[in-house]
Amino acid sequence: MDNQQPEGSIIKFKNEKDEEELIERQNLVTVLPGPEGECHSQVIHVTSSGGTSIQEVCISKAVYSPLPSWDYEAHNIHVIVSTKSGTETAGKFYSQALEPVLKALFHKRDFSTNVHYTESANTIKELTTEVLWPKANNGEKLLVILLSGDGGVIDMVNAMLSKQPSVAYRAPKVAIFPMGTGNALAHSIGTTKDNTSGLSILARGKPLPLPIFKAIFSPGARMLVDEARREEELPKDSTGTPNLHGAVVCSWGMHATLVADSDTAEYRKFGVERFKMAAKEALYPADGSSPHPYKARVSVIRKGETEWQSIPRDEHMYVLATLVSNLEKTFVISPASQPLDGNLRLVHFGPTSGDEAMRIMGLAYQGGKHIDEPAVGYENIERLRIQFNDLEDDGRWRRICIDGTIVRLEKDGWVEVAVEKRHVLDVLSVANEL
Ligand SMILES: Nc1ncnc2c1ncn2[C@@H]1O[C@H](COP(=O)(O)OP(=O)(O)OP(=O)(O)O)[C@@H](O)[C@H]1O
Repeated sequence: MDNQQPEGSIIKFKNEKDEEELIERQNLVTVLPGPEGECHSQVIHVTSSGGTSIQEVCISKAVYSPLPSWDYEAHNIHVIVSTKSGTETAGKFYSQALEPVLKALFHKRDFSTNVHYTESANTIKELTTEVLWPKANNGEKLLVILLSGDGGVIDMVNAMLSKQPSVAYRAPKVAIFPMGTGNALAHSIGTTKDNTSGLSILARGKPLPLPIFKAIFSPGARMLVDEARREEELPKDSTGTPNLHGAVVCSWGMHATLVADSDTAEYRKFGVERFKMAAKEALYPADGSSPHPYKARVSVIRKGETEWQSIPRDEHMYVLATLVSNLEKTFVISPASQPLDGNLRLVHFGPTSGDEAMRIMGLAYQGGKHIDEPAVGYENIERLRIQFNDLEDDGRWRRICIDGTIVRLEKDGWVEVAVEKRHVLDVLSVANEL
């Protein structure tokens, strides 16, 4: 039996009992050569339809040519299970779906001691600094299998960038499994295009550099932590400037407000719905007033230019710069963004009614149609600067979101964002699929 129908939506093969099996291509993880001396290959696939339930993994023996893979076998593997991401399903996903696939992919190896479960909000940063960084800096080939939302990736990026690399530094490859709430990165690199939640990308994806941006802040900027009950100083770069790195989004206005207001244990129970719930609260204030007009000077350097240009208004509702296309599976904030293309794009619009803001954002759920609205600005930029100039008295309106981390600026504070040239991680994606 041959297997030469890889593009079809159904894959047919004969199993070891010579019975015909049909599986949907959407459910295919990979096809591995059989163990030595075996003429049958192993067809690894999932049985459930994706969605919110955790897939069951099946391995069928078949006469079927193995599929190409990247050289994952040459890598030292670390699995990180972020236990509190999203609705806390990462542990179950690991044991039910990922572990059987890893056992098939790495059948000759015992990697059990390299499985790390997060115990606090600092686990990923500490693990990166203490375990992953020294290996990467020595040039070891590392594969990090990360079961988390965007936060886990950002923690790794910031921990890696906080050190000066040696010439031997080799970027770890990261396979992202979307276990968070928004999972913007995973959705934007194609992880959820099939039903395997990242298993097919682990086996057959292509490692490409993860584009990142650097946000630098005025000296009084403080990170809000512990559900905004405390504030903390930001890390400082070699010039003493407070800074954070991100791979997804820098926003101010309505988006930052709804991310900040919904980052509580209470809201997190609602999964991705928490963003819509918080958006309604921000857009329809309880006293019946209009949504807040956010006041600051916003300037950009457009792609290919060198001069700063101000957005011609000092009141805004939505100001969001992003490196990715999707903030959620169906929320296409930047339809022109291609997986890992490294372009920073700005989406912005001015103050408007709650109904109109809901209508515009609703269009983002229709494949990114909001960018066709005359009221919405959408541009490819090199740099973004937001400067408060004492225009906002209440700190609530001076909150900036960097990939989910909330930073509150002082009254005359500012933030400036630009693409970072350094490259610290490679991510496996469907871009230029093998
Ligand atoms: N065991 C733990 N105890 C306390 N905090 C944890 C623990 N495990 C993970 N966390 C924290 O939970 C948060 C989960 O963030 P993550 O981005 O992975 O998921 P999310 O916020 O639900 O998704 P997204 O960012 O994609 O919307 C992080 O701040 C992480 O540090």
